[in-house]
Formats: sequence, C-alpha cells, structure tokens
Amino acid sequence: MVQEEHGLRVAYLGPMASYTHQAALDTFPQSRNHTLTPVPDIPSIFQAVQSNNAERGVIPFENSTNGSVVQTLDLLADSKNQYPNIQMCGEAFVRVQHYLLGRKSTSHSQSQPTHRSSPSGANLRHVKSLYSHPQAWTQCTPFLSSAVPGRERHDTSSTSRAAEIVAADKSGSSAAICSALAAELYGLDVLAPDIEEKKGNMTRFLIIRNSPTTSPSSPLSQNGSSSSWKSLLSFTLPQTGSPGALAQALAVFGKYGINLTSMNSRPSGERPWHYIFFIEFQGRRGDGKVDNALAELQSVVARWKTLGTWMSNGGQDGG
Ligand SMILES: O=C(O)C(=O)Cc1ccccc1
Repeated sequence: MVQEEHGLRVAYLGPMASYTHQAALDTFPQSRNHTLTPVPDIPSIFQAVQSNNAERGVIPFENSTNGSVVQTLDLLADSKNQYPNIQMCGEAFVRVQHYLLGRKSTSHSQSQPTHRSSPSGANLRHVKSLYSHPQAWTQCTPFLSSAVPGRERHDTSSTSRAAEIVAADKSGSSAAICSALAAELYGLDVLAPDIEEKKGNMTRFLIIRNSPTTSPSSPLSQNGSSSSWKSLLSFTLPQTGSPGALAQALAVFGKYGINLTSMNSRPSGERPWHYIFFIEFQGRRGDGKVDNALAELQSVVARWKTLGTWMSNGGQDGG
C-alpha cells in the first residue's frame, strides 16, 4: 500500500532492517519525503502516534504461519485508556524470509560428521545462543530443531535488534534470526538462508494514525464500493452470564449480510476469564448496512469501539 501524502513522520518497530521497517518503506516511499523513525518497541509506536510525535505508525499485526501478534491486540484493547485516538488507516503485507545470521566458524571442522551444519553447509557447532523476536521462533521450528537444537534462546523486541546484539558479540558464538537486509546492514554472515518453515510466510502490518473522532468516513461514492473497505472493531460482552451473547453479536453481522474477515479474542483485563473480541469485516461506517449492524450490536455488547477503516486493496482512508 502506498500512501498519497508527502512528508509524514512515521514511527516503526526498529532498529533498521526489521520486517516492520520493510513494511514502512513499502508504504511510505522515500521519494515522498516521509521521515521514518525507528522506535524500540510496539508500545512506543502507539505512544508516538497518540502524542502526535508521528502522524503514522507501522506495527506487526498477524503472520500467516503463527497468527496474531498478541502484544498488538493488547495495545488495541487499550484497557488503561492510554491510546484513545489510535485508529487503523491501512495495512501492508510483507513476505517474510528468515535468515540465520552470525559469524562463520573459523574452525575447519565441516568435514567432521559429528558437527552439525546448516542446509547451506555452514558449520553451526560454534553457535551457542540464538536471538530473535518471539514470532520468528515458531516460524522456523523444523530448522531450529534439526540444525541448532538445544541452544539457549533469547527473545528480542525485533529481529533487527537481535542482529544488532549478535553484531556486538565479539565471541562470535551467537546468531540471530532476521532478514537478509539485516546481514548487510549489521555486517553479519549468512549461516543459513530461507529457514522459515512455510515458503509463503507473510506478515500483515497495520498502519495507525491519530484520529480523535470515530464518526463515519467520507461518503462512499467518493472512494470505491463498500466491499473494498475493511473495518476493525472491538467489543466486550455483558458481565453477568448471558447465554448466547457472543453468538448474538456475530449474528448481527450475518443479518445485515456483512462479511467477517477475521476474529480474535484476548483477556479483557477487567476480570479473569472475561474477553475482548476483535472483529474485522468488509465495509465501513456510512454504509447503511454497517450503520444498522453497529446500532443493533450496541444492544448486545457491553463496551465497543471502532478501531478504524481502510481500503483492503491497498489504499488508505483519507477521513
Ligand atoms: O522483528 C521484526 O523484524 C518485526 O518487524 C516483527 C516481526 C517478527 C517476525 C516476523 C515478522 C515480523
């Protein structure tokens, strides 16, 4: 998705060469004079946008192999009301190909059969510890268990942060799972390429903006049919047991012929075993059937919030 605007300040999960950086570069091309600023973690992206230190933020949302980024969902749930103005306004898909990066072993022991080597033939016996973003481990399970089993794993805030840590390790005994771009930027050797389990591995990133109003977007006639728009909303259900409340909430969308495209739930933070649900659907406010469905939803749910609208085919909500 390429944004039309120029000169936006964009916060992304850094440091440079993270997959989020790639999504930010794809969405906010340098030719449009955007300023892309790496921040250390996902909450910092929300803070930067909420406080107007950045006009846009780019955050990882879900991966085709291992599902939702729960930290992002929890920030969207916003149980402490820290990010009341955060709204989604776009999405970007990035093909994620993981590399094992580190320092090549200087020993010439590759021919010894007792030494494990990567699919590329690099000797990995000297690799004692591994660094990466938690999402990356489960995208590379077969490689990790066959080529570097039993190594100590350290979670990092991003894959590029892992590369930075490994580049600073003079012992050469650590390795990071990250992008090929990180190898170049941090001067690391490729110990094994394409180590992700599923070859079509993709991550979807959200573009967020500060938008204090949740009023309907501009008239539909200006910007394509309602089916090219997607919207995200969250809701919780009433406190006391009300059988079928979730089914009733979902039935509202069916009643108005609205296509649900994803659903997630997370603990609401209100009390144990109480959940917040995230529903993504085709359409947007201002479209009669969506307005009717949302009006009816209010009588079924306890708390609800619209979390944004965007063009699912690559555009952006101008509202
Ligand atoms: O850590 C990164 O580079 C990110 O941008 C988050 C992430 C991690 C793993 C797969 C896709 C995105």
